[in-house]
This record gives sequence, structure tokens and C-alpha cells, in this order.
Amino acid sequence: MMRRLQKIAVLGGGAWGTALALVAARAGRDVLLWARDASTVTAINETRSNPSYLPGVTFDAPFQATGDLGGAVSGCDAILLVTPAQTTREMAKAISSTIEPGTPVVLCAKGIERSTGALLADVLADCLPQATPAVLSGPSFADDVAKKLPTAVTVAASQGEVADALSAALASESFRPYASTDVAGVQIGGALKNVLAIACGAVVGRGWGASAQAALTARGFREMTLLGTALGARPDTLTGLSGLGDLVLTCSSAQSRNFAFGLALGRGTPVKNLMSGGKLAEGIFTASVAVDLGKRHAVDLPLSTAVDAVLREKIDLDTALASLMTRPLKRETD
Ligand SMILES: NC(=O)C1=CN([C@@H]2O[C@H](COP(=O)(O)OP(=O)(O)OC[C@H]3O[C@@H](n4cnc5c(N)ncnc54)[C@H](OP(=O)(O)O)[C@@H]3O)[C@@H](O)[C@H]2O)C=CC1
Ligand SMILES: O=C(CO)COP(=O)(O)O
Repeated sequence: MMRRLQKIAVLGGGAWGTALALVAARAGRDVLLWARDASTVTAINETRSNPSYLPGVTFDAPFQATGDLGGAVSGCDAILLVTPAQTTREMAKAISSTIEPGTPVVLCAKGIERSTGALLADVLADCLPQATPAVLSGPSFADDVAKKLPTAVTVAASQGEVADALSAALASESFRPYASTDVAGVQIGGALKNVLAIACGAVVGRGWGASAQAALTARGFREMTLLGTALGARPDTLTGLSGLGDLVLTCSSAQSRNFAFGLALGRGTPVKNLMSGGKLAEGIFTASVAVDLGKRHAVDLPLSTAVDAVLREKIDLDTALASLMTRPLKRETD
């Protein structure tokens, strides 16, 4: 049995980092959040809020913030890494000299490293081998979690007792983690649903109807299952919270930044306008790497390929739809 994880460092002062710091504080943990932005640190410490990322939310449980990364990590029992997926390698390197061997590092971003095609746990294994990698993913909007609305997620680590200890450290009456040992599966579900959420948003924005949205969600789940199992995911993980659960959430709600990105695209905003600034939509970065992984593993991913081609401005949405609808007919499960 692992000892209780009491001292939690949360790295990342955005919407999800702040919401997860609140989750851990509500569960009775001692929480220190690191943010690179000094005004975020000040706001959290002085106003118990993060108006830039969680406007209108006042914290109902206590935690502190700091701009000192080494100080946040030093002596902690577990780290929640909650910066964007593409920053995982630089963050892992930045804490490599401070982290105690064996400390669980929980990957909370949803993505795949674009430059290598590596899952984020493999990035950690590469540049932070002394850490114990874990993943937290599932249907959970930061705003809902921060407002204490009921949420369930999956927490995975290859050693079951680590997943159990992390779940126990974060659980409260409004936040229910389910433990898993399928680290790959939990990561893949969370990463791929963002690409499919962009597609669903575009379908809704273009006015193609609820039937198309449902078809896309179901066929998107098929893509997630085919690529996921090729990458080592267990099928029952993909039908769980971090796969189907998160896919359903983000493919149906404009509260999702990925869905909202697609919605704006479907309504006619040019890709280049959407790409310049705006809110983080991880699916933008995952689309191309998903397509590459599909090719590498001989898995056909028509929807992700269409999203990638639209984002690269190689085709427009109408052409993407036409090519998807006129593909050679096939058996549903082929
Ligand atoms: N928001 C949500 O509902 C959920 C988000 N997630 C995932 O969590 C991850 C983070 O998302 P979220 O918190 O919402 O994003 P936000 O855009 O709200 O915040 C991003 C945070 O990361 C910081 N940041 C960006 N780049 C770096 C860097 N190079 N080094 C250090 N810090 C950096 C930003 O700092 P600064 O303010 O200085 O720019 C900011 O504090 C994503 O992968 C997302 O998919 C998962 C579940 C739910
Ligand atoms: O992952 C999320 C909910 O589970 C958040 O989705 P977005 O990043 O699309 O807002």
C-alpha cells in the first residue's frame, strides 16, 4: 500500500491547472500551484481567483500559488502537470534536477508530442526517467469542476497502487476518479477526442444537422478505437470516461474550445484567423500527428485526415464532406 499523497504540486496556472488545484484542496491536500505568469500568482494568492482563466469563480478551498518552479516541486508527494501538451518536454526538463525519484507525475494535458509522435508518458520516460508517470483524463470542463459540479475522470498509472493512491488523493463528493493501469489507453482517448471535436463543431457550424453530428461522433469513436488499439490501448479503456465519455462531451458542447474552434470554422471564419491567438484548442496540434501515426500503423483515419487537411487549408469543409460521403462503400466494422 502506498503512503498517502498529501503534498501536491500543480504546474500550470490556466483553467485546468487552477481547477485541479481546487480539486486537490477540496480533497484535503496541501496544494501549491506554479504559474509562469506573475499576475496569475498574485491573483490566486490575493483574491482567491484566477480571473484570466476562470472568470467568476471564487475558490471554495485554500491553496497557494508561486512563481518558483523548484520551490513548488521540492519535497512534494505528487505533481500534476497541467501545461499544454506541447510544453511537456520542456516542463519535464525544467523539473528534472528537483524532483525526488519515484514521485508520481500526473499528465493532465490532452495531446501527443507533435515533433516525435510520442505519447506524453513516453516523453516523460525519455527526459524524466526518475518520475513515475501517470495520467488524468476524462469528461471534465475546468469551469464545471471549478464550480464544484459533479465530475468523473480516469487516473491511470502502470502500477495499480499508484493509480489508487492518486485517486484517493483527489477524490471528493464532487470529483470521482476511477483508477486504471492502461496509461496508453487513457492518453489516446483524451488526445484524439479533440481532433474529432473540431470536426463536430464544424458540422454544427456549417448547419449539417444533428444526424451528421451523431454519425461523426460514432465514426470518430471507430477511428479512436482502431488507432488506440494499434498503439496499445485496451478497448475497454476507450469505451470508458477518457475515450467515449470525453468524446461525447466535447463533440456535443460549445463549452469545448475544440468544438468552438470547429464551430467558428463551420460558420466561415478563415483558418488563419482562428489560428492566430485565441483559446487553446489542442486538437489543432494533434490532428497532424494522429494522421502520421495512422500511416505508421496502417490505420485508416478519414475524419482526422479531413480535419488535418482543412487545418492546413488544403481543402475546404465542403470538399472534405463530399470526399467523406463518397468514399467506397464498406462494411461498418471493416
Ligand atoms: N480547460 C479544460 O476544461 C481542460 C483542459 N485540459 C487540458 O489541460 C491542458 C491545459 O489546458 P488549460 O489549462 O485549459 O489551458 P489554458 O489555456 O487555460 O492555460 C494554459 C496554461 O499553461 C501555461 N503555459 C502555456 N505555455 C507554457 C509554457 N511553455 N510553460 C509553462 N506554462 C505554459 C499558460 O501560462 P500563461 O498564462 O503565462 O500563458 C497557462 O497558465 C490542455 O492540454 C487541455 O487539453 C484537460 C481537461 C479539461
Ligand atoms: O478536455 C476537455 C473536457 O474534458 C476540455 O475540452 P476543450 O479543451 O475542448 O475545451
